[in-house]
Amino acid sequence: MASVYSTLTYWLVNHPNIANFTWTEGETLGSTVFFLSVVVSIYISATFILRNVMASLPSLGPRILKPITAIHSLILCLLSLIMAVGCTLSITSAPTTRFFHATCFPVDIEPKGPVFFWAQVFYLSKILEFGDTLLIILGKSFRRLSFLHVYHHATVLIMCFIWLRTRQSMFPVGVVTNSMVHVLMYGYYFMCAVGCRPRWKRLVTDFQLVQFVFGFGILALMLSQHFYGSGCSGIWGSYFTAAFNASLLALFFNFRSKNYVKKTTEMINKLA
Ligand SMILES: CC(C)(COP(=O)(O)OP(=O)(O)OC[C@H]1O[C@@H](n2cnc3c(N)ncnc32)[C@H](O)[C@@H]1OP(=O)(O)O)[C@@H](O)C(=O)NCCC(=O)NCCSC(=O)CC(=O)O
Repeated sequence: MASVYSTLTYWLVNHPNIANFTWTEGETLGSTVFFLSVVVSIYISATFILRNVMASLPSLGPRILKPITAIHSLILCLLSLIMAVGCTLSITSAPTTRFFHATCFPVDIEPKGPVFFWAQVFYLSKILEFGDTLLIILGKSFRRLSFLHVYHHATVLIMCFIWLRTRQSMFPVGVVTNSMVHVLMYGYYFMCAVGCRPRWKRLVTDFQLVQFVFGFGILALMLSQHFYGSGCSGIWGSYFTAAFNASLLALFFNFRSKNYVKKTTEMINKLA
């Protein structure tokens, strides 16, 4: 057990590429406002154009689409697991780190080291998640190309960029919780793609909702340290995250009530 822990800690925290990582604006991959604007603009316009083009074309058959979808989901499921473990170990194994440090960086923190490395991987993984939208469009599953989906995929990238740029204090907890939820979510998508649809879809949605509520708990903890302590880094980044969290909470409540609560009520009414 101890050797598994030390091996993981070496490869996910202490490896020189991770331990010596520095996020430098203009040098690190994807670290400019220009890059972010181009990527988000391409995502939104390509989604809009491809959706209209595909409306008049036949969908890609399931024999081609399902294996690609399965591989894409499996990659994101495994990557999410690695990010969750890597970021957790980075938080817990740092000599100066306590839980409170993971929710409140000192105001003069340098964007260096393992926690920033995992935030960068998390940021880039959100570009890989754009593949979800492409798969939905190619399969002409337009019902699933909802406002929630496109808004989430575009805005989450902006949020991750702001996390790195402002050294937002709550991001370590954000990386861990969202990656854990995405292990479950991409596990669910993977199983759907290989033809064994799990019965625990609702659990995935509930965990997504719990992560947003939990985010507000962490925000309260951070704000108390910010206003009654010596201050926390990236307060404006935290406000952006809180606003995004609130919008997702509302959209997911709506999704939940449409997909589960109404269906359950309809079933009860049919049985009565
Ligand atoms: C249970 C959910 C995760 C998914 O709900 P859905 O209604 O979209 O699920 P569903 O049952 O229709 O999905 C199964 C279908 O998705 C296909 N599928 C498989 N892998 C996929 C992938 N990587 N991206 C998109 N679709 C994929 C399967 O082949 C299957 O198709 P077929 O049916 O043809 O067999 C839900 O909680 C949810 O998040 N809904 C919002 C929609 C969304 O876009 N969510 C993801 C981004 S938001 C997010 O990620 C928030 C967060 O950060 O936590």
